[in-house]
Order: sequence, then structure tokens, then C-alpha cells
Amino acid sequence: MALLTVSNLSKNYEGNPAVRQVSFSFHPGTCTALIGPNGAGKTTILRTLAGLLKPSKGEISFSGMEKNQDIREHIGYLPQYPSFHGWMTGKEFLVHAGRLARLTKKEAEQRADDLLHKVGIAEAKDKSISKYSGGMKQRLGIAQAIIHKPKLLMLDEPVSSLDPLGRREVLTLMEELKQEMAILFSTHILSDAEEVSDRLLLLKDGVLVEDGTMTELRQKYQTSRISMQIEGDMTGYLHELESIPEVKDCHAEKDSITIICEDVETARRNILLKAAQEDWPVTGFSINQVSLEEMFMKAVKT
Ligand SMILES: Nc1ncnc2c1ncn2[C@@H]1O[C@H](COP(=O)(O)OP(=O)(O)OP(=O)(O)O)[C@@H](O)[C@H]1O
Repeated sequence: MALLTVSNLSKNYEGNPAVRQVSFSFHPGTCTALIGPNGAGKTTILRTLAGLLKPSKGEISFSGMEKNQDIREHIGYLPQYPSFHGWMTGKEFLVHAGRLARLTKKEAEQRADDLLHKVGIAEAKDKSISKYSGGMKQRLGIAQAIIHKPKLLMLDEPVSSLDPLGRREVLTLMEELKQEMAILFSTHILSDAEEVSDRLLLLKDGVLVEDGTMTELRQKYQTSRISMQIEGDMTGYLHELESIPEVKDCHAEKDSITIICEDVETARRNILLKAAQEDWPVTGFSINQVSLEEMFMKAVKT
């Protein structure tokens, strides 16, 4: 059963559409990346789901939520530019957040200690936040966002402003947290989306243009290029390759043949079968996976 269902969500700012009729749902235990170019509407969707903006149209429903219950009880949200009181210590900040989430003082202190361990900054708990690195601040922000044990954690560009070390720390933490709660995060860094998410939602001008797993999107945008190296004059093999039904085009370059095909799995089988039957002196064979970057460019340009 879906944890959260978004139906025909639209959001206008003073009449200008920022998000248009977006629908999706997601299940517990999944990590979803919301990707899209600047201004695509990622922050607007997250802020609307977090209850910070009112939708212009559409509905958001959370499974198990009772009438009049505040959606924020189920959702933890870390904005793109979180603000901290630099003079507070990490622990003071989390206890304060726990009290705002209606925990008793004792519960808030216990939860703060547990979370400081979980996000890996327990040793710095009594340091003032102004002395924290970017990665530590982001981990503290995540701890604050999950202080009330939400079922869904939403992170707006959680790693874009971090250096490689901070980025790695936060991605590793997200990998761990996704075992315990659903995560929805926005990013324009495609390799981060590829690394931690099971599913991608691709936005363009406020419209959801793709929704699928990496494998599904790869299949859809697959350009299926095979590179093959054969000893001797390779041009003699082109005609043979063209006789394979799945091969749409092939040409010989300096030291390899590039084969464009439709159904890469069948094409591979048939090419290798022919090569074996006719005893071609093959020295190399590789399939080039379409990169997320290529898929992204294709999807947002159409
Ligand atoms: N408070 C606002 N008032 C008016 N227009 C806004 C407001 N916030 C966002 N917009 C507009 O809505 C559109 C979507 O913006 P949004 O910030 O949601 O996109 P985004 O995908 O998060 O972009 P980025 O990657 O740059 O953060 C943009 O055209 C933006 O200019």
C-alpha cells in the first residue's frame, strides 16, 4: 500500500504555474530522487508536501492519516538552506527540536543522544554549531528532521553545497536511513541520484516527464551501442552484421566497429553466435550503457 499519494498537484505563484498536475505515489522503504534543471519545481513540490505551501490544486494523502491530523507528524523535512543558531551546541539544538516536537525534556535528551550517534556527530555534541563543517551541519539537519520518527524523510538538495568528503558522509547516512524510512530527495547531481535512489522522478517546467526505476528509464532511452574489435580488415564484416535483424546500423572506425541496435540482449546473442559459427577473430566486445546524464538530456530536451 502506498505511503503517500499525490494526485494532480499544481502550484501557482501569483498566477504563474510552477508545478502542473503532478501525480505520483510511493511506498515505505523506498528512496526516490526528484531531479530536474533549475526552476523545474523540485523545491515547490517538497515544500508543498511538507505542508509549508498550500497546493493551488490537487490532493496529497498519507496512508493511515486521520482527518484533521497534521501531515507534518509523518514527514521530516530538511530545506535546501537550513538555518541553525550557531551559538547552540548540536545537542542543545536537537533537544530544542525535540521539545518543539512535543517530547518531554527527558525524552528529547535521550532522542538527541541517540540521533547524534546515528548521524555520526556524537563527539561534537557539545561544540557550538558555528564550528561544524558543512557535512556535520547537514547531518545535524537530518537528525533534526527525523526527531519525531517520521515515516517519510524529505531532503532538498542535501549534498549540492558540500565538498566531496561531506557529500560522501551524507550519502552514506542516507543509505543507512533508507532502511528505516522512505526518503524523497531533490538533486541536480545525477550521479548522486543514481547512487542512492531506487526510483527517479524527472521534472521539467513543473511537469513530471518521467517516473521509473533506473532500469526502466535505461530501457526507454537506451541507445544500445555495441563496440566490437576484430583482427584484420573489419570492413568485411559489416555486411554480415547488417544481416542480423536487430542491427540498425553499423560502421567501422579506426580500430573498432560501432553497432547501433534495437534489442541489445538479442542483438548481442545473435552477433556472438554468428561470430562463433563463422570463427571471426574477435578481440573485443562491449556494450555501452546509456548514462543517466544522456537520459536526462534526452528527457528534458524533448
Ligand atoms: N516564492 C516564489 N514566488 C514566485 N515564484 C517562485 C517562488 N518560488 C519559486 N518560484 C518559481 O517557481 C518555479 C519553480 O521553482 P523551484 O524553486 O520550485 O524550482 P527548483 O526545481 O527547486 O529549482 P532549483 O534547482 O533552482 O532550486 C521557478 O520558475 C521559480 O522562479
